[in-house]
Amino acid sequence: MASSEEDGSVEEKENNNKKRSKSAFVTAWLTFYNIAMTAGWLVLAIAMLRFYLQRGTHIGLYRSISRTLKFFQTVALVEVIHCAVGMVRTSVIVTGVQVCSRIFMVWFVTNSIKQIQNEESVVLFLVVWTVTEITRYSFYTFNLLKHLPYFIKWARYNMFIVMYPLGVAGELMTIYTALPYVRRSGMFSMRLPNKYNVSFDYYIFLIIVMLSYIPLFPQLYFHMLRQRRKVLHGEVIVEKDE
Ligand SMILES: CCCCCCCCCCCCC/C=C/C(=O)SCCNC(=O)CCNC(=O)[C@H](O)C(C)(C)COP(=O)(O)OP(=O)(O)OC[C@H]1O[C@@H](n2cnc3c(N)ncnc32)[C@H](O)[C@@H]1OP(=O)(O)O
Repeated sequence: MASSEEDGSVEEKENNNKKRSKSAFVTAWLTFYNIAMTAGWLVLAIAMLRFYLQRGTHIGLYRSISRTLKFFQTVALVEVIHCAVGMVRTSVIVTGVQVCSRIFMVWFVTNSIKQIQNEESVVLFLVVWTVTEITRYSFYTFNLLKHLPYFIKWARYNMFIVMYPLGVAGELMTIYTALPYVRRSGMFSMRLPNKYNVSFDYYIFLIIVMLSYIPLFPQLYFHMLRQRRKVLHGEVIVEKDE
């Protein structure tokens, strides 16, 4: 009996040790990840600023930063994994929609349709994403290091009120501008008859994507408003299981 009790406590200790080392590993990984992402988006901010100061125009700006943007925005897919494996307490669905819509904007809209790359709307969402991500990743970093300056916390949970609608406006205007080019070129589309017997119209798909912002964006926005109430005003919020 005594030995099984002892075994139990040894097992418990081992489990606790495992939990502790796992959380130390998770904290180390997240700290590294957030520092790297803050640096990445800072590099983008500096590159955009330098481009504009040197050339005095936004024409060519997207092309000049596209590689760095594609790299750091694509890496953000890791955040969906963070949620899925329980490394962070965030919904996989909310993060998935946020990250996938950004990756879609970068790869399948802005990068694929060269004619729209110099639109002002592209600059709008690029600037908004950059400011948002520098704030968000530095918030996570300082939070993990337990030295969070209040102004970063304040910025994280206030700036989105304006930045989210601005970013979405930039994205929607960009997709809208792309529509005529997509229709004319028939890009990413498959017409019947073909050997797979499948038809796909990218033009219609883009319209569906634009319409999907109507139900999806308010959910992301209200999620952030709930986070804001929780973090800035200490409200206890009971989240539904997702
Ligand atoms: C195939 C095509 C599909 C297309 C579909 C189209 C539809 C799309 C519709 C909507 C499109 C939106 C497009 C987006 C545009 C923009 O981004 S515009 C710019 C403005 N944007 C923002 O302000 C972004 C706001 N959103 C976010 O911050 C996040 O992405 C979020 C997932 C929506 C919310 O973040 P969340 O993590 O839930 O909240 P937090 O309060 O920040 O964190 C919760 C807890 O999780 C911890 N945590 C999360 N990530 C990390 C991390 N990387 N490192 C460490 N910790 C992390 C965080 O600390 C919190 O933990 P606790 O303190 O323990 O609660």
